Amino acid sequence: MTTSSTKDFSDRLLDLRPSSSFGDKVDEPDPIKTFSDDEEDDNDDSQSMNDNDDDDDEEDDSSKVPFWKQHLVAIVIALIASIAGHLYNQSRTPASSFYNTFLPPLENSLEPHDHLDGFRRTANISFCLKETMPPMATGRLKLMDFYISKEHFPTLQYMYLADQEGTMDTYQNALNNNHGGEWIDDLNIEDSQYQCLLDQYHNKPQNIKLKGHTYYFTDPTMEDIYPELAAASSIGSLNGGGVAKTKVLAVSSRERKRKLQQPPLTFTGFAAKFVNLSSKTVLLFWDGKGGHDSSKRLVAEIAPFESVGTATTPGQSFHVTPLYDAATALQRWVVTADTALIFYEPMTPNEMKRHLLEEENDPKTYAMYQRQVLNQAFARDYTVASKRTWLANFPRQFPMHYMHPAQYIGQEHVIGDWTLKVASVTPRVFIIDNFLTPQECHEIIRLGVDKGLKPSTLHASATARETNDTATRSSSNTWLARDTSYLTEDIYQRAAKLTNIDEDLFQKFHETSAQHHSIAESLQIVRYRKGEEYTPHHDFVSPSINNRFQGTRFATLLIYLNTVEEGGETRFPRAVNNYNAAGLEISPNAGTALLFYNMLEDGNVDDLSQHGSNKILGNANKWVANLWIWDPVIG
Ligand SMILES: O=C(O)CCC(=O)C(=O)O
Ligand SMILES: [Fe+2]
Repeated sequence: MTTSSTKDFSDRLLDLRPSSSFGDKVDEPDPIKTFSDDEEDDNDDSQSMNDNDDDDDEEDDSSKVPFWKQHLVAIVIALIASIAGHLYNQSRTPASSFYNTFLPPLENSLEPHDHLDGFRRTANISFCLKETMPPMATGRLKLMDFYISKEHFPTLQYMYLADQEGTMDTYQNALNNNHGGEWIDDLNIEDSQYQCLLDQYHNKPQNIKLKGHTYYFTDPTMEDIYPELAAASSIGSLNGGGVAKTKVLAVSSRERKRKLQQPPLTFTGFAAKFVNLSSKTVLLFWDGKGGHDSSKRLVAEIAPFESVGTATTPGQSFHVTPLYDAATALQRWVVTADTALIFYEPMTPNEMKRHLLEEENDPKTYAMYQRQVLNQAFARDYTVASKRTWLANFPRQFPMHYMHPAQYIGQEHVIGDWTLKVASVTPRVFIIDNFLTPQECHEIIRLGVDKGLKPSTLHASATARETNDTATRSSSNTWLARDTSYLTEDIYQRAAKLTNIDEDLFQKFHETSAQHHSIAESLQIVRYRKGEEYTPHHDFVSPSINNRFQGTRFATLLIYLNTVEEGGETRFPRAVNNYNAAGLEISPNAGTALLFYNMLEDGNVDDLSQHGSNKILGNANKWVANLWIWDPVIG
C-alpha cells in the first residue's frame, strides 16, 4: 500500500538518527500554554541541510571497504533525488533558469485587493431597535443585548468615526485624536447605527445605559451532533411502537439517552486571558507546580492596556509584577474556567482619568484604556448570554471568510475530488483524505529538511516576546514561503479551493509590506521525534485592542506528511462526542489533512479548538505541515 511505503521511505531517509537524546526530555504536560505558539515570520535562517541536532553517527564496522563502495547506493540515490528535486522545485534564481524553460516562472504578485474595502469593526453591532437587526444566515447565531454606560459614548463614537476612514493612518488618527475622551457634537458620522446610538445618548437620562445588540454563537447540543439518535427518540415516542421498527428505533429510550451523553472529559483545560488595565508594563507569571518562588515561570510581558492569552487548567495561580521588580507580586489570581478573563486593575476609572489626562496629559493612552474598559463591559454581557468567556476584543467584526458548516458528526462536503468529513461539530473539525499524494509528502519533507529545522518556539500574543518552552512544545520546525516551489504554490491553491476562500488572498506574506493583504502564513513544517509532543494549546492569537482588523488565526490546515503508527495523534481534548472521554483523536495518515476553525461565527475565538499532539511513542518521526489562515488579514 502507498501509505506504508511512504512510512518506510521517510523512516529510512529521514528517521535514521536515534532520537534518544530527545526521548526523555519531555516533562509532564504543562498546565499553561500560550495562545499562539509559533513564530509568524518566515525568516530565512540559513541553517545547513542537516539540522545540527546531535546526530549520533553509528559505529562503522566495515571500515575496510572503500568509502565510495560503502556509499555508492546512497550517492546514486542522493544524485537522482537531487536532480528530480531540482526539476520539480523550479526556483526563480538565475542558476536554475535551465529548468524554467519547462515551466513558467512563479507568479507572486502583491497586488492590493479589495477584501478589506468597507471593513468596519463596528459592523456587527447595532444601537437601533432589535427588530431592525438583519436575520442571520445561520441558525446558530442568536440575538443578544448588551449595555454600555453613557460614559463610553465617546469611545464608541470615535470607533464609528474611525471606521469611516479609508486608510490606516486616518483610522488611527480618528481613534487617537479623541479630544480627551470628550464627546463633541459636530462629528460627521453617517452610519445609521451610530445615528441610533446618538439618539439614545440624547434621549436617555444620564444614569440609563446605552443598549446595543449583537449576535452570539449558541453551542450545538448532543441532539444536533447526533440527529439520528435524537430522531430515533422522537419517532419512537410518536409512533408508540405501532409501526414496524427500524434498527435505530430498536434502541431503547434509556439506551438513546446514554448514547446522547458526553463522557466526562479527562481534560479540564481552558483559555485564560489577562488584561493589563494599568498604565505600567507588568510581567505575568504562572506560579508553577511547586508553589514556591523558584517554581514560578514567566508567561509574558504585558504592555499598558494590552492583553495576553494562555491555556491553563483550573486552580492554577498567576501573578503580575512590575517590569523591573519581578520579586514583588502586585496581585495574584487562582483561575477557573468561570474566571478566565482577568483584569489587573489597580486604579478606579476616576483615578485613571485623573492620572492619564491631568498628570500625564496623554489622551491617546486614555482612549486606549477606555476601549479596554468598553471591552470589559461587553465581555460580561456576552458571558451572561452565551455562557462562554469573551476572549476577543469588542467590537470585532464576524469572520468575513467562508466557514464550512459542521452540523453533525459524519456530515460530508464534496469539493472537487475531496470530501470534507465532519469529525467534530464543536470545535469544528474536518478530515480530508488524499489532500497530498505520498510523493508530494516526501517532497515537502525534503524541502523542510533542506531549509533546516530548529527547535520550535512559543509566544503569547502578537505583542509578547518569544519563549522556548520544551516541556510544552518539544518539536522542531521551519517555514516554507508560498513561492518556494511549484508544489508549495500548488498547496496554497488547493488550500484556497478547500476552504472556499479567494485564492488571491493567499499570496505570499511579506513581513515588510505595510499593505496587509495576505491571509496566509508561510507553510510550517514540523518534525516530532520519539517522546516529543505539543501539549494542548490554541492556535489563535490575541491582537492588540488598538488593531483595526483584530486579525487572528481563523483556520488551521494541518497536513500529515507521514503515517504514524504509535502515538502522535492530534488530539482535541474538549471535542464534544458520545464515545471518547479523551475528546477527538486523529492518527496521522500520510497525505490526509485536517481543517479546523479557531474562531466562532460571532467573532469570538473558539476555546474548544484547543488541541495538541500526543507524544510520539515509536521510533518513527511524525512530520506535519500547517498553514494558518487569518481573518480578516494577518497582523
Ligand atoms: O502536530 C499536530 O498534530 C498538531 C500541531 C499543532 O497543533 C500546531 O503546530 O499548532
Ligand atoms: Fe496548533
